[in-house]
Amino acid sequence: MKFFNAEQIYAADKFTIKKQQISSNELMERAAVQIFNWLHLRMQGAQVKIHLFCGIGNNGGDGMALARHLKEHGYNITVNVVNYSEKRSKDFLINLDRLKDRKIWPNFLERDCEFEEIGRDDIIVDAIFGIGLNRTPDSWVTKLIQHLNDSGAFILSVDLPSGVFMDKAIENTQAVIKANHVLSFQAPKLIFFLPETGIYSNQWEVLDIGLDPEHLAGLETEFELIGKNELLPVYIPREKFSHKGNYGHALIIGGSYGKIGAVSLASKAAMAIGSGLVTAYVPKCGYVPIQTALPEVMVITDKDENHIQDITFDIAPTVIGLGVGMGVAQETSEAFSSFLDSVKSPLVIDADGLNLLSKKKDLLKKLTPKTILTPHPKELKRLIGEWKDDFDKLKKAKAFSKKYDVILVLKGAHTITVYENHGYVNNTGNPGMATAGSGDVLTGVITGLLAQGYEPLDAAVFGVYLHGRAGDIALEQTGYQALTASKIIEAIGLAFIDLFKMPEEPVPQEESNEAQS
Ligand SMILES: NC(=O)C1=CN([C@@H]2O[C@H](COP(=O)(O)OP(=O)(O)OC[C@H]3O[C@@H](n4cnc5c(N)ncnc54)[C@H](O)[C@@H]3O)[C@@H](O)[C@H]2O)[C@@H](O)CC1
Ligand SMILES: [K+]
Repeated sequence: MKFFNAEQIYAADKFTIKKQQISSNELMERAAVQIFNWLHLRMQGAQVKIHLFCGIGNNGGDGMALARHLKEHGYNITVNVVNYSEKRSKDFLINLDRLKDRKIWPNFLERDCEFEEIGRDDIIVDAIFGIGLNRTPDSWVTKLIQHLNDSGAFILSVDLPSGVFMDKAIENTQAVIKANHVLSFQAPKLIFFLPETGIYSNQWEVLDIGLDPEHLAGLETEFELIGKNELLPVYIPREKFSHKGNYGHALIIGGSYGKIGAVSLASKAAMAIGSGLVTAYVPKCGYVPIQTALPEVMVITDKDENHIQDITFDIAPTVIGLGVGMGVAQETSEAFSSFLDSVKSPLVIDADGLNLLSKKKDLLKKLTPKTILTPHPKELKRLIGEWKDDFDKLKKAKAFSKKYDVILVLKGAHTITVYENHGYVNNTGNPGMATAGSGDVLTGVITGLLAQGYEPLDAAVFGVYLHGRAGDIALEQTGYQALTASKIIEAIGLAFIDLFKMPEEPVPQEESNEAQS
């Protein structure tokens, strides 16, 4: 699913209006009816107090139209116009008149006015700013936003939480609505997935307002949200007459005294994801543990007992995953550097492999084209330097990817895989996966997919998805705290099976057209 920017949404809006021969106000009405249906289905006429706060643009217009439908269905509402500018939009004014026609008189809020009392059990509809926000709200609007946030009431935001920009960082965190739920028109927004802005949208949902699907499908976007629809075409099915040689040979290089488990986890994950053969390359101290723990995995040992000093082997792996538990000893660094001089196979580099690259940036030029790097935020900082905010981070990551021709997997709550100018946002996984070894499993998963012939970018994006999905499936048995890396590996098979499950039938929504009747 694509993430559109504000200009693309406005243009899609215009295109739809022309093609469907409707007025912009009819489109607004659709949006408002969708929100009304959402609320009505859940509230069933309950007399909970609903406070609507509407700006003077089209986001506010949505709120005014919603107010009319709520009133017509007997809800207990108050309507507040947040009068932050004289430039009222045409459709806002139409809906203001329609409210007045029905004898509903909004309160006009201005600088220095008193704000109404809001109870903890009330509901707030936030329609102050939408995608049109282009500067930080004035101090009195900031005060109002604080008042709403402090009320403890449930906040439903229209399109996005007021105060969040579509394409840049928040300047004053006091001037942002903390939404309990966001109803986003047509498509989710990238800001829901970035840590600094995502915290303002506790939950979000998309409402289809019927923007022209063909037009939307033809739009180029920098970022997209990854789900089954994007991945099913990428999936490589198993052929009936295939053998293990068809599914590649993954070599996992890493480990040091006390950190052999990292290689065990990555190797086991590479096996579980379907690699035909897996070999682990470890210092001698890793031989017995891996041979004992993983009968399916072959082991090659370094000349040194405790850490890697010389990465040479006489096998021809299809792909190499390097760095987990490896340490950053001087000898290891030198071995890594000479290994990179001759390596030709696709590479996945994680953990200490990344730290070694950060220490000696020249090594980046030696990487195989489209090497996959899987940094967590600290490793990323060492690689690309400090960033000002999430948007700056993505910009820097893109530039880095282009400069070195690498795929960057930016690990986090919503991992984003960046290649050149594009970002692929993951939507699987859970906080239980913030646990030792879960990154090692991801390295094994991506390496194992590459071994089977997936293109590097597909392997990274698909690997991140399956890893997260396996974590979600494992969570059902373990809960957050007891979710361990090994449990993620055990659930990889179910994550694959889940890929082919049909979506559940939607619950029939008889009310869906009621407001229009
Ligand atoms: N295609 C769509 O997605 C549709 C969008 N609609 C709604 O329209 C919204 C966008 O409406 P608008 O473009 O009118 O913008 P907004 O309603 O977000 O903002 C209103 C206007 O306020 C001004 N402004 C921006 N920042 C300000 C600040 N800090 N202080 C004072 N004034 C400021 C701007 O001129 C802006 O146009 C969407 O978020 C959505 O809610 C719906 O009506 C239906 C169709
Ligand atoms: K809003």
